[in-house]
Amino acid sequence: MRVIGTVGLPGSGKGEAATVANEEGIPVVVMGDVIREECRERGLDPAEDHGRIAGALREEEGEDAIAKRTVPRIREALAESDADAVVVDGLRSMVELERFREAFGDDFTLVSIHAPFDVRADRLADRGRDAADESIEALRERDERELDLGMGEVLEAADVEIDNVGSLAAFRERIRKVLGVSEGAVEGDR
Ligand SMILES: Nc1ncnc2c1ncn2[C@@H]1O[C@H](COP(=O)(O)OP(=O)(O)OP(=O)(O)O)[C@@H](O)[C@H]1O
Repeated sequence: MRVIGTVGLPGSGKGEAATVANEEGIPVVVMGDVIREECRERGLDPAEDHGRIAGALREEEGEDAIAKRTVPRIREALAESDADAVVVDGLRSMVELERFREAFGDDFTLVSIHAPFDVRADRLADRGRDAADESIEALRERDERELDLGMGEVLEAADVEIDNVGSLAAFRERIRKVLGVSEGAVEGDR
């Protein structure tokens, strides 16, 4: 059994890594879904209240609130799936990393995804999912918010580092290797 956490600044390629996992039949647990569910339970709109509820959960239940609520979701995903692995998208702070290391021990692998600011800005502009994707200023603010939450330290604590500066095909192949589903997967490449 393997639990593979991904961490990366906005536009680095986490969503793309999750897509590769899904294509390979590996379930993906998105930490943000915990917050979206909590919004719905409180009768709030996830699109509007996501940030506020994430903060409220941490205040009410501790800095590791979201990780704690994610752990059972990971176990469920593993139990329901034929795959022997699960990807967890959305780590942001060291306390969250500690919670996962505590829950899964050596079965937990942290993968950090890196790309320079300008590369991420260009890719997000191409993605164009929402207005924030088009704005350099919005990306700067998102970066700052993530780093304020402690993401810098988490990026440095990774077991595997991926530089996503080449082609999409090369990145996707690198992800398949980390997931252990690449035809050319090398034992110990983690
Ligand atoms: N190597 C690459 N070459 C070209 N495009 C890429 C590459 N890697 C990722 N992309 C594209 O860049 C965009 C941003 O990547 P992705 O959505 O995976 O980022 P993310 O880390 O999930 O960001 P966010 O946290 O904002 O959701 C996507 O449209 C993705 O397809």
